[in-house]
Amino acid sequence: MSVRPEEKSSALPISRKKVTLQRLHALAEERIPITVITAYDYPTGLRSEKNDIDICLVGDSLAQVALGYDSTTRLTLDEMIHHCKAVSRGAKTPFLVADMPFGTYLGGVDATVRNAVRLVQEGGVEAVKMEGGPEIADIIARLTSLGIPVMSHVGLLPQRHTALSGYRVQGRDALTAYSVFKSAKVLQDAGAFAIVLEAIPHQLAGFITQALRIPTIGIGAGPSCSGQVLVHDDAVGVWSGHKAKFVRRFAEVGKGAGEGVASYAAAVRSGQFPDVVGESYGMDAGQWQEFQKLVESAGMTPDAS
Ligand SMILES: Nc1nc(=O)c2c([nH]1)NC[C@@H]1CN(c3ccc(C(=O)N[C@@H](CCC(=O)O)C(=O)O)cc3)CN21
Ligand SMILES: CC(C)C(=O)C(=O)O
Repeated sequence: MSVRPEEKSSALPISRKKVTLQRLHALAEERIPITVITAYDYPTGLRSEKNDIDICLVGDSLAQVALGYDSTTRLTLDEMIHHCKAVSRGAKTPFLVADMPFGTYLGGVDATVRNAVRLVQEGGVEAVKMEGGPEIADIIARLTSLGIPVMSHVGLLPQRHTALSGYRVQGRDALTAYSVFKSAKVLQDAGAFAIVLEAIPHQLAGFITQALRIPTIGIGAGPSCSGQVLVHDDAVGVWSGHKAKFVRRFAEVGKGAGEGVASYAAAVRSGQFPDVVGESYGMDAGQWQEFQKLVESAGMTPDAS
């Protein structure tokens, strides 16, 4: 008889396997939707770790959602790295991707490589994401060849909201639809490991998904993509700014959190918090007497005035 203790594997939580590029491609192949959510801090990274997220994205939406800027174009590389560090301490199993902030991949191939290396080396991310089409294909090819995987992003490009006159659905007519499709092809051929399709007609997203070998990750691109991404604060109902059509709130955390803060303030103001028994620390009666004697003998009794 074996003297080894019986394995109690069923009693242990099933630890998820590290999500790799190979795993992502296998999911797409098997038509198992890839789950992607953004994270800007440690608790959110941990939440994606614990709740079955395949890809955790430190999106530059953090500019608006976590830092209060009016546009993602305000975010600097140093700020992005600071947040990547926090997320990477929590999200170990999901594949970790960071947006390259506006301007950090526009200064030529060498400067882009240096910036991407900082995100990997200092930020602790595994891959980078970049908004744009054929005009950045050479940069994607270079990073990919150097071992930094790139996720591309076409359709609505928030970093170009000024040039595009706002946040608008893209590819709604035949010609622009064709141009989005062509971009996606070129980016795949440049070596992108996946592609975000943002705010394009669902028919076009389905067509692109069928036509490509790499997974498509949709946001406002319908159900036919290989996966879906949402901004974390949109998904859990924290973001109180504009709600795009593609956002579904899967929780109302912001409402609950607001009510909590209001109740706390009211309880402090009314003297109802904290409770002396359950929420304060006591002192042995003898020690308290000793303390009072010490104060008296030192002549340090409180002013009566
Ligand atoms: N909270 C949040 N969620 C996001 O998805 C997000 C950000 N912030 N910040 C960065 C970008 C900006 N994004 C946006 C912002 C606005 C729309 C928007 O208003 N879309 C219109 C489309 C109107 C049309 O063309 O017909 C909409 O009503 O959905 C879409 C994406 C996506 N990203
Ligand atoms: C919503 C995703 C795709 C994004 O780019 C971001 O969070 O910035």
